[in-house]
Amino acid sequence: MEILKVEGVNKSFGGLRALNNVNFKVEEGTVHAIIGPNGAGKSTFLNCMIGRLVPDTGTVMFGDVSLTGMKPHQINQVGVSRVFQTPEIFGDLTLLENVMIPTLAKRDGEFALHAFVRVDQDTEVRDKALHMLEDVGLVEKREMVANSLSRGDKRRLELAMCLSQDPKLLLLDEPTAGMSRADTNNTIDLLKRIGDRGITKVVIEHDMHVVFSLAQKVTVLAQGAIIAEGKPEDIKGDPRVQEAYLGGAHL
Ligand SMILES: Nc1ncnc2c1ncn2[C@@H]1O[C@H](COP(=O)(O)OP(=O)(O)OP(=O)(O)O)[C@@H](O)[C@H]1O
Repeated sequence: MEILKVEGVNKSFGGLRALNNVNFKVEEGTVHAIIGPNGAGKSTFLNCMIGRLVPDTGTVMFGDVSLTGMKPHQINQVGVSRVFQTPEIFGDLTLLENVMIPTLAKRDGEFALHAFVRVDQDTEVRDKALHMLEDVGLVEKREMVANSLSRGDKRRLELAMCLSQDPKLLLLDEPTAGMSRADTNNTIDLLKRIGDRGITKVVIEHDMHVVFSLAQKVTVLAQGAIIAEGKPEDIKGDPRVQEAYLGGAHL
């Protein structure tokens, strides 16, 4: 069953057509990667799915819900979370506080956040936040201030914040960018574990090791259009993809 269905999406910036009639479907429970050369339109496409940009034409459906024209926080509330290239965390707060904020927002709605000063007493929220930190391997660091974390740990923290909202669909923009190989492999394992819980994932990724380790399906964007789509092993050998991606070099 499809969890996400994008039809006929176009997006231009002045005279530049960044997305050209994009049609895209994601099957529930799968990991679907989007790859393509620099400037292909990947971030523009992601931003159209999360409400940061509004497509000029076309529709984005999440199950029966139309995301087209919805604000980012509304999209988040219907079950779509995203992890950015630059983690969006509260740098001056502890890791535990960082995860308690979205946990509380998920349980009580955004307007409950003014009561955050009393949330320390809320064992349900605290326990869930601790559980999420444990999931991403950061529970030992729960009292540290988020700004003091390494880049890889900041991204794991953001992932814990997303997971605390029980998303059905997780959109990840280059989840391993800037990480060491060891950190990348840890992140791959972590994302596989999340997959076991049935959370569907769309991953924009440059690192082919990550794509081929995680994805069941790959969509290739070039110059704003989809030029190929299929299983990783088919995409790997597709001459159109090799030509567009890395200028003919082998994937
Ligand atoms: N806000 C904007 N205003 C004008 N042009 C933009 C804007 N955002 C993106 N573009 C242009 O749209 C095209 C697609 O950019 P986009 O960032 O979506 O590509 P990308 O595939 O994510 O690239 P990268 O892999 O380098 O991040 C590029 O030519 C880019 O310069």
